[in-house]
Amino acid sequence: METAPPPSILRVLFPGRFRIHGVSSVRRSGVGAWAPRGGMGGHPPGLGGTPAQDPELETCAQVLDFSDPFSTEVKPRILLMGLRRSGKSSIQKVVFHKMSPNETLFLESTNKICREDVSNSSFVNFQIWDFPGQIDFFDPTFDYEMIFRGTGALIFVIDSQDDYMEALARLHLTVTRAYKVNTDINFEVFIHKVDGLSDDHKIETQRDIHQRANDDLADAGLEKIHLSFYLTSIYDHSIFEAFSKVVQKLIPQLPTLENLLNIFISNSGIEKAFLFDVVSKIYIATDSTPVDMQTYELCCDMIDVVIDISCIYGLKEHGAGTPYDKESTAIIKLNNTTVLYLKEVTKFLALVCFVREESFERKGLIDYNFHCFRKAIHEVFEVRMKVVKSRKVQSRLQKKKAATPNGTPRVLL
Ligand SMILES: Nc1nc2c(ncn2[C@@H]2O[C@H](COP(=O)(O)OP(=O)(O)OP(=O)(O)O)[C@@H](O)[C@H]2O)c(=O)[nH]1
Repeated sequence: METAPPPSILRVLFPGRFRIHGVSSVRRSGVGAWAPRGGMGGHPPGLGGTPAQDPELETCAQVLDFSDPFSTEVKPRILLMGLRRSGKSSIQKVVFHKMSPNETLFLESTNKICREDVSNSSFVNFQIWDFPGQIDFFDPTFDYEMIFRGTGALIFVIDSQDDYMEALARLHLTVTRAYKVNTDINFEVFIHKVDGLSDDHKIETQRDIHQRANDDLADAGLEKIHLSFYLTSIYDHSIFEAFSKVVQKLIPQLPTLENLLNIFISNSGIEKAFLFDVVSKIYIATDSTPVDMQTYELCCDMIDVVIDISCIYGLKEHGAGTPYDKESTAIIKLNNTTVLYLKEVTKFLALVCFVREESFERKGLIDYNFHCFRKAIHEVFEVRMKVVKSRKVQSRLQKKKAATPNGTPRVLL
């Protein structure tokens, strides 16, 4: 039955599965929640990614395993550091475990280093190490050289609602130590919990922290260290946006992906396109036009809606199948003559586009270009898999070489 669309979101169409006309409102999710929303949703069946439901990982992912020198060779490492109660574990749980922000109030303090693999997709593939608040760099059992050597990004979390002088001193110590060991680390500073600050206060705090942190580095003769700053909160999408930017720096194929997106949008009359990791709602690439927060939020909401509805109506009998597959596609028409268009790219990736209504009339062209784009992404992915495989073979060969003839492994230096 066709009904007149309400003014806000006009219609949501899921052509491959079913049609819904006259969706009057889109329930806003608890940030990061899968369907059924609210609370710790976990992943829908069939969607892998972060092992949210693994009881071992729920308490503390994995205590450090220093004996596996190859485990981190392929996956870049992201470290979460900062003072106690700054919000490190909350960030990890909200972004990668779909924990609702309110539930983080009950998180217990982390007292040992927790390591966790995030392997949501072909591109989003890394390890997160959550550190306890106070690390003693002088503790002989803390092998910081080994830790920093394999690190891709160091996220230092500062509680903006607290006095941040101590945090800045810690930031300086951490960054200088890490830089000595590995000059390639990306240093990312999350000025966190900004939901409690007014807009003016946010800007003032960021300016102050930026200034002081860089002054400290300059005083130590280390002005070449680049710190990136982000204003974050788990109560809105800012934490996902910040994490997206951190993760993007670790994706070697980023320029290729951006290039493909640029070609795709310019040939299809599309305003903006994001390549999303559906599980975490991190966007792993976008075209080169600027990103505005509202656009990003709308994309996140769209993914939530698609997965929610798919979970409810898209599964086969007895819950068989997956809520996100090759047929997953959705169109949402907004009341400002913009159309949101979502299409499956890989098992874990979705393309979300902003198109003007008049451009969307040439949907056939968009779909044809999308087909070419998707093919190209799969090719990039295949090349990546080949590289990963050959690295693994090399690692195994190295391991074998290091073993004595009777098979007893020697210590690898
Ligand atoms: N207002 C607000 N509170 C937050 C935010 N992120 C985390 N929190 C709260 O901060 C408190 C501490 O969070 P945790 O994640 O346990 O902090 P942590 O840095 O892991 O703490 P340790 O494990 O002791 O090092 C919790 O009560 C969270 O609910 C945020 O963005 N805004």
